[in-house]
Amino acid sequence: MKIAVIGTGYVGLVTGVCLSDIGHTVICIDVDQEKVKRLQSGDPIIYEPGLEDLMKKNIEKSRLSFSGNHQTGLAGAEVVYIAVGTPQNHDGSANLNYIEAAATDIAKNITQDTVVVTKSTVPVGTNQHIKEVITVNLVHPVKVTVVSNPEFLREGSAIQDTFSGDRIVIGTDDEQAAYIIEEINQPFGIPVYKTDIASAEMIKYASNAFLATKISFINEIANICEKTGANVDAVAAGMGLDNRIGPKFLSAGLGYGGSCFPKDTNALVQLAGNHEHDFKLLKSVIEVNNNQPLHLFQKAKQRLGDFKGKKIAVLGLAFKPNTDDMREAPSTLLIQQLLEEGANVTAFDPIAIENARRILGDGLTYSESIDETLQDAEATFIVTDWEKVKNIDLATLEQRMKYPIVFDGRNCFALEAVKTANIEYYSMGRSDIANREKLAVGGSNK
Ligand SMILES: NC(=O)C1=CN([C@@H]2O[C@H](COP(=O)(O)OP(=O)(O)OC[C@H]3O[C@@H](n4cnc5c(N)ncnc54)[C@H](O)[C@@H]3O)[C@@H](O)[C@H]2O)C=CC1
Ligand SMILES: O=C(O)[C@H]1O[C@H](OP(=O)(O)OP(=O)(O)OC[C@H]2O[C@@H](n3ccc(=O)[nH]c3=O)[C@H](O)[C@@H]2O)[C@H](O)[C@@H](O)[C@@H]1O
Repeated sequence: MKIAVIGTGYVGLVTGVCLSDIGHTVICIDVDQEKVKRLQSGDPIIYEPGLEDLMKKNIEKSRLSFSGNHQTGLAGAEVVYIAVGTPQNHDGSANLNYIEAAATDIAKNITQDTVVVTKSTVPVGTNQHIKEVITVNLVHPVKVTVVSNPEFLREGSAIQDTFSGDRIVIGTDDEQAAYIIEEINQPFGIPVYKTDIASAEMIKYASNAFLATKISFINEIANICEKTGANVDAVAAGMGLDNRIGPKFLSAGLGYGGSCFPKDTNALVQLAGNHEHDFKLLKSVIEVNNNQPLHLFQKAKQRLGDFKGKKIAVLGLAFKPNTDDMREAPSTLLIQQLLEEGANVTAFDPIAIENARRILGDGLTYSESIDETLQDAEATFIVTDWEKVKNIDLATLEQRMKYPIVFDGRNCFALEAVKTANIEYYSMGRSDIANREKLAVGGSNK
């Protein structure tokens, strides 16, 4: 099948690469000409495990190409995927400007009957709107069918998720179009769920909102555990044994970040509001999430008194491990707060520094070395649970830091291990481990 993909971000690029790998001829189009040049040279730009090799393999086999021109890119395409961004407007609603532009680009350049597949996350009703925009702007008298095919991949495991996802949702009112999209995806061997367009659009938002709810729920339980002496990790493990609940998405921590949960939860609240429904539950989920990084910050402030002039180490910048994506990363809020209170921040991340610098600027020191970051620090915040961070030898914290106080926002270490180490340790939803009898109380700390 000859396929064009509009937008080469995380979703468009991964979709294009994987569809080419299962044998389709794919051309990925982007308006960013610089990006297109780099993609043509085999540089995936984003960090995603396995992506670069798969991309190069399919470019070499002439199944995958890139274009900065819609006319060239859309010529002869039987199926066109839309994978452009749907960022957040000021009021929280989804910004559909890129979607409308892509729809117009399609209308002006297709010369044969086309199935248009929306991968981007869009509010209910958008596919209908896409169809209208295309119909109004069509240059050639061809038939266009729209299909909602929401994407469920996660950053950091996008390739794996595409090849072995739980389901492929196909929303359309056209049986033939549904059949074409099912056939395209057939080599993945993933169960297909067919439904109407509006329900497919809602499945995406409802899924992200539900996962976000699980995270905020366990974070609230963690906050109560801290007050009552229970251990949230034990609580989550015990809850997860119930098949109806399941063990996933019950890791307490600094809350969810990333390019999707924050914007999609806000968009769903807005969508509900547009239909006179006050989505109180989801509003609370968002509120709990916004407070979570500050909860750890307050704990640290209470312990240290103030941050003025203190070297504070931050381990992890990306919103989660295995990605360089800094969008809505909890590290941002925490670091901004630390800087505001006069801390000298040094932050470690193995791959997100370039993106972090664009958001956080040069008011802090960036490092790709954990040892360097910890050196002489008066407190350490663990923000992203990179394997490298989880594998830190606890003795290093004592050896490198001026005074080894750790505020672990991702519960990276077992309390039993911490008890045997000479560190003072505060985590999420678990008992504090002061170990002070083992430690000489540090000069600048209370
Ligand atoms: N990032 C993720 O993990 C996931 C994202 N999604 C959804 O997929 C959509 C895309 O997300 P990302 O890939 O993260 O976006 P992104 O922002 O990384 O990439 C979008 C790309 O589209 C290009 N673009 C914009 N307008 C264009 C046009 N008219 N023609 C050609 N190219 C155009 C931009 O230059 C950019 O390269 C969003 O709706 C998002 O909510 C869904 C599941 C996972
Ligand atoms: O729509 C999207 O963009 C995607 O959003 C999420 O994927 P992603 O944001 O890449 O990452 P997740 O692994 O879901 O993690 C999101 C955030 O939640 C946090 N999280 C996750 C799980 C958990 O138990 N606790 C927790 O705090 C992570 O640290 C991270 O900040 C969904 O998992 C994907 O299915 C969806 O396609």
